[in-house]
Amino acid sequence: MKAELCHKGDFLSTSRHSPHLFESATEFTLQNGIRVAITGPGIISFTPARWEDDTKHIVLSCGIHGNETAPIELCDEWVKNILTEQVEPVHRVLFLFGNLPSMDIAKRFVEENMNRLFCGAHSEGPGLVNAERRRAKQLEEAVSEFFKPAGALRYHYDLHTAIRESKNEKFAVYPYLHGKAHDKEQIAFLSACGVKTILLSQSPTTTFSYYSSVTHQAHAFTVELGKVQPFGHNDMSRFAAARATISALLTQPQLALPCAQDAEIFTVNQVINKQADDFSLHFADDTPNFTGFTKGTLLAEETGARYVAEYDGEAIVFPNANVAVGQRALLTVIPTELDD
Ligand SMILES: O=C(O)CCC(=O)N[C@@H](CCC(=O)O)C(=O)O
Ligand SMILES: [Zn+2]
Repeated sequence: MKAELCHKGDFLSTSRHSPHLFESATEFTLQNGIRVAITGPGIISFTPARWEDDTKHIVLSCGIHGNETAPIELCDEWVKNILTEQVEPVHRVLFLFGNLPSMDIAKRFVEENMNRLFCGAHSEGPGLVNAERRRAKQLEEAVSEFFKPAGALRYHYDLHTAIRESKNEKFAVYPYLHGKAHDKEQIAFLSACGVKTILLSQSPTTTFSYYSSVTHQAHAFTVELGKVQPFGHNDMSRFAAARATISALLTQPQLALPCAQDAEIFTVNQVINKQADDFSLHFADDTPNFTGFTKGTLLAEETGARYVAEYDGEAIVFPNANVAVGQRALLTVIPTELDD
């Protein structure tokens, strides 16, 4: 298995098609001294031979939604290049390919949206009743294990693509920090990745990035790199900046980044959760993310509630009337500035 993996680097493909091969943990060392640990299908970490206090501990997750293929293709390429020793990370890095069964059916999820199942939500209510709940728990444990020996330099970029077009094609959700200051270096890093729009979340959630942020004090983000496309249909030139900057993050001891003067910052104004089956959106299905509305415009309604724009220019993000009752159906955002 080791020889085959190091020859072709087919970790993702093996995880998807022969997951049983990775059911028990495997560790081995590459010829360049990098230690490889596989603790389950789609869960692989790389540790340089020697690491110091200034070594970064980086989690790159993708495919938490199985049809968001561009980040999966990017991570597949990094893992292949590291296994075949074409790329040598100088920091510790954990790659997580989240929802392997939903990749096979080209759907966001099989039974339940995995990105609402973190922070222990997987075990609440009915408990660990489906594969997505069990996987969310396994991914949390993988992150906890990975960050255990880590110093302060913890990072988690949870890579996604959005369902619809977006006026601001690439953007990141900065999880709620409970009063801690937002990190300008991280904004600069994201900007260098081509992600120049940042949404500051104002409340706890049960997303993967919030989990790493609140539980492990990691610099953590949900990063939206573009629009959902089937495997093989992504225009990879649109990801060139993200690919180059994340590659540099993995392989350079320190990144020299210009201050992000060009980042556009929004704060979340409304988190609208669907409460009734008749929840409906009051704008066209093809309305792009970040479309703004004038104050007073009816954005959505359902039995017992009407949701209107509270500010001129209040913009919609992630509208989705087809979510389960109780889940987020719409975010609205308004421009803001970063705290000093
Ligand atoms: O385009 C959409 O509607 C969803 C894209 C997506 O999966 N976004 C993440 C955002 C998570 C966060 O708020 O941090 C999600 O909905 O899980
Ligand atoms: Zn997603």
